[in-house]
Amino acid sequence: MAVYTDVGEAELSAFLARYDLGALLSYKGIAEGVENSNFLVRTEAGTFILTLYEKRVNRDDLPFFIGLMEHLAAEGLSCPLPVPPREGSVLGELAGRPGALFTFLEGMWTRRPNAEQCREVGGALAGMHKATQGFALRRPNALSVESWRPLFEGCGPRADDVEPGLSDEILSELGALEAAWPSDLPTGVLHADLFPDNVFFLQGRLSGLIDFYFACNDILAYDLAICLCAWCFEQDGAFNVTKGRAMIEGYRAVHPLSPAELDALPILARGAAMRFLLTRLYDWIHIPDTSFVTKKDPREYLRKSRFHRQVQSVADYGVSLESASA
Ligand SMILES: Nc1ncnc2c1ncn2[C@@H]1O[C@H](COP(=O)(O)OP(=O)(O)OP(=O)(O)O)[C@@H](O)[C@H]1O
Ligand SMILES: N[C@@H](CCO)C(=O)O
Repeated sequence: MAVYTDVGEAELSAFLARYDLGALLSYKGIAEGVENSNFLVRTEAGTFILTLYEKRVNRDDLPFFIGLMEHLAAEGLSCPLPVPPREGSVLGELAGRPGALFTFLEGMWTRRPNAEQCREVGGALAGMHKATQGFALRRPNALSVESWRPLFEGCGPRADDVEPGLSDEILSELGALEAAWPSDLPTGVLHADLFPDNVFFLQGRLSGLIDFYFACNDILAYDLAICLCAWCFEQDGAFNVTKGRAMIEGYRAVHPLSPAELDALPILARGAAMRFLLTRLYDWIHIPDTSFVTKKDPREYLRKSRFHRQVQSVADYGVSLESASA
């Protein structure tokens, strides 16, 4: 569960006194999530989410994340909106942590997405890419290609405990990715972690996106590659081409993908698989088994990395290059 910081009723009431939201009625910690502490807070004015930023989030990045959510909401995208206090910054301090209050988003995430949901996610991702074209703040991707080797080195010698031969396999793939990583594709603001647990659906339709705390500037099509990894594989590890096609078509219905971007999807997907393999491996090795955080299995992303390595072209994801130039 992710409630790292305890919050007492008196200090929460004092925090809420900065807002025009009436009295505190109830609050409880939210078990889901890994990075930050989240609380469901009910006041006389309604239901809100209180997020306290834990140590893996850099305080200097908070204006980017909060500004991004404000920008997206102003552009009509459904995402949590920071609630402004009567005066001062939306960023406050509670229990020794920076924190902010957000509007509550109705909906639930889906554990077994279908092709139609993949299409909607593709469209929502493209909508975010379009909506952020006028967003002025910048945050370089701290988890892009040049960071993967140091991240792997930070895992130390224990990768082979996860799977024999894993170190050599990662080193070989890192070399290939560093040599082939594209440098001339369109860039913009990425969500960079648009997994199923960060997308809400209500009555079968996508109702909003949450968790913008990996958002950054990078190659736009890399964000789509992350989503292909996170949404289009079945429980048995097989890639579902119908879901891949739906997601890419959903994206292209809202925002164009050039032939060069489509052509690069296989290498970008290999990079996406490597990024999540490495962050999961790092946590697998460094977070003690006694911690209450549920560690995610790095081998899931090793299997996805192997799949993307044997992909011949974007046609293996369900779309053709010809359709891009048509
Ligand atoms: N604005 C919101 N409206 C409704 N529920 C929310 C909202 N923000 C967060 N939640 C709930 O809190 C949970 C954790 O939020 P979030 O994914 O942002 O946390 P995190 O610790 O940053 O997670 P992660 O490990 O995915 O990075 C979500 O799964 C959701 O149930
Ligand atoms: N989505 C990430 C967790 C961090 O948000 C993963 O599944 O590894």
